[in-house]
Amino acid sequence: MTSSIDHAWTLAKERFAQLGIDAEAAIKQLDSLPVSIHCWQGDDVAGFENPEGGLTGGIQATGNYPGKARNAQQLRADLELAISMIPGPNRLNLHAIYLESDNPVPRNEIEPKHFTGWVDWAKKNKLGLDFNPSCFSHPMSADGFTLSSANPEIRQFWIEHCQASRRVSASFGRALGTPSVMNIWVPDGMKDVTVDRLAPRQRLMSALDEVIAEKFDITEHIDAVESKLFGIGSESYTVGSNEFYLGYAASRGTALCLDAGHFHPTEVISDKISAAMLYVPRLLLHVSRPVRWDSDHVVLLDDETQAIASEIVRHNLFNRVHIGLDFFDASINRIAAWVIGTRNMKKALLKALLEPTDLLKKLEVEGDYTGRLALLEEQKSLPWQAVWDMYCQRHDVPVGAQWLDTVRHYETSVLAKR
Ligand SMILES: C[C@H](O)[C@H](O)[C@@H](O)C(=O)CO
Ligand SMILES: [Mn+2]
Repeated sequence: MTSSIDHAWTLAKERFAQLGIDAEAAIKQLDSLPVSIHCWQGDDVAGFENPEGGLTGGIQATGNYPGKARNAQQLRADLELAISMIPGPNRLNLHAIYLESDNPVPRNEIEPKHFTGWVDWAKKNKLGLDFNPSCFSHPMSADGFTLSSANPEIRQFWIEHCQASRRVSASFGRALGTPSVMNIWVPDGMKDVTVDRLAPRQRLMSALDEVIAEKFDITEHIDAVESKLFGIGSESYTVGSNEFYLGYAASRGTALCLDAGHFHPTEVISDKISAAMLYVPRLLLHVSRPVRWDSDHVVLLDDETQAIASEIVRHNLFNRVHIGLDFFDASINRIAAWVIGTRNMKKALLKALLEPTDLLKKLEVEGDYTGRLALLEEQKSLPWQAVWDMYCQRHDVPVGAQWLDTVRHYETSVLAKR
């Protein structure tokens, strides 16, 4: 018997075919686009190094929803549940503070052996791993500076942490056969009017050069650098600004990380993709949702998420853009947060793949902006959701909001007992 999902899919396929769009090909392409799910939504960026220590570096996870993961086993179990409700390929993005060790490990001495639990788990769950040095929530970052610190001891400590992190990252790539994208974000900045804005940037530049000096094969490890506009406590000056890192990535050939929450409220990263791609080899995206500031709300299927996905698809940037997520909301069920945000990112990619881009470009070139606007608006109500449902069905993950029942059951049977 044909189910309503099969029936809707057949009709949707026909409808898209009338516009010259191959819905089957769109699904196939979506299957080649992994989304890197960030581990830190699961425990409010606490990590396992010093979970009771405060979150510093100008970022905040607000909310007090019960049941957060307290150790690697819990975090992995939560992630497994989330991933079972997200269709298609995924990766896991780890921060260095999620290491596993019986004894305290100084951050500048982390090694691949501290992450074998994650690598084994990633293998079992067919996930690639990405990585991040953690240059925050540590006594050596207490005065607000890390790689750009004027104190040579502090600077050296963070250089060594980032160097050690690259070795961990490359070990992930080797073990899993897919390059680990390692993103460097440092919180360095000043709360108030800053007199010497140059010297910290000079120090950051040469520290980063030391960090990336060791060569790794691109099949194992990719460096990325992430800019920011401001943080809590560094409102007036951020050493690693957009201009700083755009120049750094372009001149050193690293990837540039664009975080949707790291710009002025009226700026959007969707508009930066095509510009930055002319100068840098690769982009890493931290898809997030800033609400008035870098609040890291869960990603919605909103205009900006759609615009980001459309930029990747319209310019065929599949091999040069790495899609990662970066939100941490502690006010709602954390597993639901992963599921909602990741499914939305994938829905946006699917919608972009179902767009009659050639036709739209033709209208644009011909100056038919009326036709362009009319088609762009009409396509919003095309039956993409029937294609999404089929995609979920084929991946054996819940269609529609049924996944919420599973999350609620897990909440009462597992999370409530933590
Ligand atoms: C955990 C942080 O969100 C992350 O490392 C960084 O990407 C960031 O966006 C800081 O604002
Ligand atoms: Mn980010």
